[in-house]
Amino acid sequence: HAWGYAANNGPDKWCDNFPIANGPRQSPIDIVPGAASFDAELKPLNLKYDPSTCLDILNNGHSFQVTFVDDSDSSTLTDGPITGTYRLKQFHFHWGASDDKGSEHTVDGTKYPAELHLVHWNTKYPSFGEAASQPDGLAVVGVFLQIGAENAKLQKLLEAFDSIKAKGKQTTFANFDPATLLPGSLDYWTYLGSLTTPPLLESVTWIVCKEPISVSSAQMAKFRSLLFSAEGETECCMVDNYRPPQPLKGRPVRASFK
Ligand SMILES: C[C@@H](NC(=O)c1ccc(Cl)c(S(N)(=O)=O)c1)c1ccccc1O
Ligand SMILES: [Zn+2]
Repeated sequence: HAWGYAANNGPDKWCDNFPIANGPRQSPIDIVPGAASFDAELKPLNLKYDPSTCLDILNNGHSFQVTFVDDSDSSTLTDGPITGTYRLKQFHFHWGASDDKGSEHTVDGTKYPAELHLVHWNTKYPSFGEAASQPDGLAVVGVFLQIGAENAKLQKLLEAFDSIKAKGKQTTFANFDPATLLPGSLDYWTYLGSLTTPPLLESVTWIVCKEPISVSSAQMAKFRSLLFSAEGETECCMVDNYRPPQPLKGRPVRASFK
């Protein structure tokens, strides 16, 4: 049976089919701000997104994902901790069954109700797939969501959920600017890690923003109305689609801020 987040196929079982699950640079991690070292050489993030490259929104059975046209340098990440140009491929979220859990990274052990991942790939490689197998192939910007005021920028996403409720459903999704989901401050922590989902490839430079964005409890309930299951299958709510923190194994975590 395929991997998932249930007791029989969840994170504790992934090592059966993906032995790298116990590798030296796995993600997510618990970020300990007191142990992070400020690095004055880290540059500010340079995110340039073109809403016209937004393609569609889909339920992939693990999360929902907004995919972008990545055949040109229209939507890119440069600077920050990386060298070169990384293209935006997709963004997706991880969330919990209740507001007290859901993020993948934690901060001093604190879980947030959800976490946004903006996935970019290094244009020194010919494609996302190629890049995903290289140690410097991917760069993911992570943003925590915390319960507070309703976030109007999420509404357009939530309105599409009725069309992608079940696994495999996809619908067109145009002119969405992912920059509207970024927090006011782009202060970040950065470390070398992996995909947090199978195949768990150790190819990700993680860039986790210190400042969360807001989401209301009602909006979180809407996330939880999506299904892991396909049409015609027993309905299974899409919740708790997060991997817990993994061993740091001596990796340095740097901060772009004091
Ligand atoms: C669930 C989904 N995973 C990704 O697409 C994914 C890709 C790259 C990254 Cl870097 C991440 S992450 N979470 O580390 O940011 C997640 C997935 C995986 C395998 C097969 C189908 C499928 O839909
Ligand atoms: Zn993710």
